[in-house]
Amino acid sequence: MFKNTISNLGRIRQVMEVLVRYGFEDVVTSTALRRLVPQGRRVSWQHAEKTVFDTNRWERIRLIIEELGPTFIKLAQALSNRPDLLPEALIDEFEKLQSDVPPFPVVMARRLIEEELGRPISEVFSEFDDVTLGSASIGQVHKARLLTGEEVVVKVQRPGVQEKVRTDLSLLRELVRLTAGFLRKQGLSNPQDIVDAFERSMTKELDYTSEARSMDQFRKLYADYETFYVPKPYREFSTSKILIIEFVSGCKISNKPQLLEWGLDPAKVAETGMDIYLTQIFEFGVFHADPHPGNVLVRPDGTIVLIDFGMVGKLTKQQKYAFAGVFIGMARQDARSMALNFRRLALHADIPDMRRFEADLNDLIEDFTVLDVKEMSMSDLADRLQVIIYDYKLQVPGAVFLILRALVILEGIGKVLHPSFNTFEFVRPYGARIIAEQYSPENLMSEAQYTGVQLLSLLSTLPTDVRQIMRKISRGDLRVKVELGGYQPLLRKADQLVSRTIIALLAVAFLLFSGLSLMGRYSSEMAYHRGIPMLTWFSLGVTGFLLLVLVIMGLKKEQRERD
Ligand SMILES: Nc1ncnc2c1ncn2[C@@H]1O[C@H](COP(=O)(O)OP(=O)(O)OP(=O)(O)O)[C@@H](O)[C@H]1O
Repeated sequence: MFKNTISNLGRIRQVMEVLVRYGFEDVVTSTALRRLVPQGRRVSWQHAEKTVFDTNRWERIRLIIEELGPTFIKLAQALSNRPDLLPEALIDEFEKLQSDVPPFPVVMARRLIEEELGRPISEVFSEFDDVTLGSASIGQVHKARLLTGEEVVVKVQRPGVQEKVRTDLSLLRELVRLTAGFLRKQGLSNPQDIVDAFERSMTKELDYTSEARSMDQFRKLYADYETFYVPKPYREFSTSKILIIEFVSGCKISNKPQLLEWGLDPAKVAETGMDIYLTQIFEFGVFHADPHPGNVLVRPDGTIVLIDFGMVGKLTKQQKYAFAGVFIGMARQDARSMALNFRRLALHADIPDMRRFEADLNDLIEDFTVLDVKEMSMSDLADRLQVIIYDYKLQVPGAVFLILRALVILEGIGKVLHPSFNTFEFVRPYGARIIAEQYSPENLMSEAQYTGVQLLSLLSTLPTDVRQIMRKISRGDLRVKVELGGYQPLLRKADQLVSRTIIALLAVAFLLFSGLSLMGRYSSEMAYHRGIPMLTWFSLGVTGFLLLVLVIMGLKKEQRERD
């Protein structure tokens, strides 16, 4: 750790100077950073140069980030999707951060491509356009043609960007370590986790082979869709630093005059775009996380094309159901269902006052139900939901914010194409379909299988655990820690839990017995015609009864929790 501080010392001091210059000397004086102030110099060494800003605290934080460069800008942009961590005013500032960066010289791009391909450009491309199609903090894009004739784009990383980001990430870790106490006071209890998550997403973005894999995944998922296309990545020519992709010609989805010129109905294009997005979220649970108009193209035949798969979000099946449940709860004006689904969605849901939580959700529902569908706006709803998530410190998966942001961007595009475009009209049927899917026989069956496997593993470890506890008791080694205060409800809960576990174990045992007896029966050809034996019927009946008891106990528990 200390070694890291020394190796980053120059840059850390640079950061400290920037902090002081923008009026944040308290971050230096009240943290371990003060130990790094050069001997004989007071922390306010920059006061003479300190620019007096008329700007507020949040704006000055943005200016600091801009001055610190690309890694910090990327971090701030990623955090601008996390209203559960940062106040709204700071997020508004972070959204202003520009990612437009001038291109780097084409000779460097050519050199890197040749190094990565291991051969001259002319051995792979018949044409290579030196003018870039676009450039950002990580890389830039050139148009080219393969020797085989296909038109392609070549994404090339900025030379040294991987090393630069790695150094900045280590610096960031150091800064977070040195200012941990200060950050905690600002309400950020887990800054290292944030850096970890950021590092994971940056590592993916910096590896173009991961982007190529995402493109192939989407190409497979949408192979049968005629209205949606994902360009093909040429993986044989791609590495972590260069990515060759099929060139697609089309216009930005927001270019209404061009769509009209091609004879396309803009409202229909908006509808198709939204449908494609909602299938990603609610059907496949994997979605393109950055649908700004530059990344959504339309071909003259109306096909929607997505480019730039550097950031892809994912929801597990359970998260998908819970997310849909929040929307459906709202549509049905059922605050309780909304609250329960929020709790399912949160990673560490510790909502001390469920009644107040429900009341807040109810306020939101009431505010929205007085509106006509046409007046409802996704961005208003996203704002309200984000405030609730922030207030209750619900740690919902990052993908949820990416979805809300994507829906807001898509709504913006939809309104450009068709003024009365309404996101809710599209979301509702998807939500309803997902709820139906959740309770489909196949899903219930797979849930039951999952529970069965868990119970079996519990059964397999239980005897060992019990034996260990018994051994400890006989040796007089068993220590029980009891904390006084409010233990009665806990004991009651534990008692109920033990009863439910025993019933579940019995149900599994009877079910296994039924299965085994049937297997034995059907393995003999002669016995096949004798039908199902009485004993199997009996054990199936007992299993059914035990399951019924479990369901009733579960319902009662839910009822108790609601009350
Ligand atoms: N397959 C493609 N066909 C045609 N043009 C493309 C293709 N891929 C990229 N482009 C062009 O290159 C530009 C930059 O591409 P891309 O968005 O993938 O790069 P990026 O470095 O991730 O940029 P940003 O982060 O700004 O979105 C696009 O806006 C588009 O104009």
